[in-house]
Amino acid sequence: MLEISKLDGFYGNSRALQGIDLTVPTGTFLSVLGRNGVGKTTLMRAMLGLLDRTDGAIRLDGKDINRLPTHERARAGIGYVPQGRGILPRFTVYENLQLGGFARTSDRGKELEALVFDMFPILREFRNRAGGNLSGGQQQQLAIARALMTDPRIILLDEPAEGIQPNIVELIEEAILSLNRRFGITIVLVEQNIPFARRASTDFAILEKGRVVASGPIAGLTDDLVHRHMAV
Ligand SMILES: Nc1ncnc2c1ncn2[C@@H]1O[C@H](COP(=O)(O)OP(=O)(O)OP(=O)(O)O)[C@@H](O)[C@H]1O
Repeated sequence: MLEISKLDGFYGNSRALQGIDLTVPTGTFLSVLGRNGVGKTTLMRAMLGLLDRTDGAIRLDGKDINRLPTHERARAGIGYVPQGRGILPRFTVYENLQLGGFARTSDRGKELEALVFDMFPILREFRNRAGGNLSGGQQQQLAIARALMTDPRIILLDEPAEGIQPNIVELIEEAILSLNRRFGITIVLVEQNIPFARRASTDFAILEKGRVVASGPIAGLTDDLVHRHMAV
């Protein structure tokens, strides 16, 4: 269970997150929605300890992790697939995967390696290629696989379909779904694609100006809410 309470997040003096409260039970698939600039990426970065300053609490299975440095949050079980993917371009596919392994506390390395190659066969085929030579869709598969190599309990994904060819988007979406449904990994997804959010999620949260303005089970994500908070 991930519990965020009264979370404020700052860039310098600017309060980009304002009193966020969110409860994410284990196994939940939460889609975080909202227009550009409302704080979705900032919320992910706050959970990972990548902001200048945060106030409030972030509890993972009862333990407040909000004072832990980022690498310890990774070791506590939080995986991250950042916007833009964050692949190291000069490292091979295999080396990028191994980077995920540094944050792993379990001894499931070989098992996870087999799993990610099974899930994304292209990564096995291109294991010795430089990450920078992969297409956007292949890099996104690598970013998800790298997060999985940490053996996480939760994976945070920031707009994983952004800038990806439509035929690959479906593969990525199915992979994210299977992380949740097949492996029971809790998912927090920043997403613009409402049909996918509706199909995949158990829960949603809509942000506006750094606050949660609507949240709950996905069945409550009405067209009216979508129009009010997501239309341009
Ligand atoms: N590095 C930064 N320094 C200062 N302000 C920032 C920084 N990054 C984001 N902001 C501001 O924080 C607010 C929230 O931005 P954030 O990127 O979290 O929004 P978002 O909902 O993820 O949008 P997008 O969909 O465009 O990624 C915006 O007002 C933005 O201008």
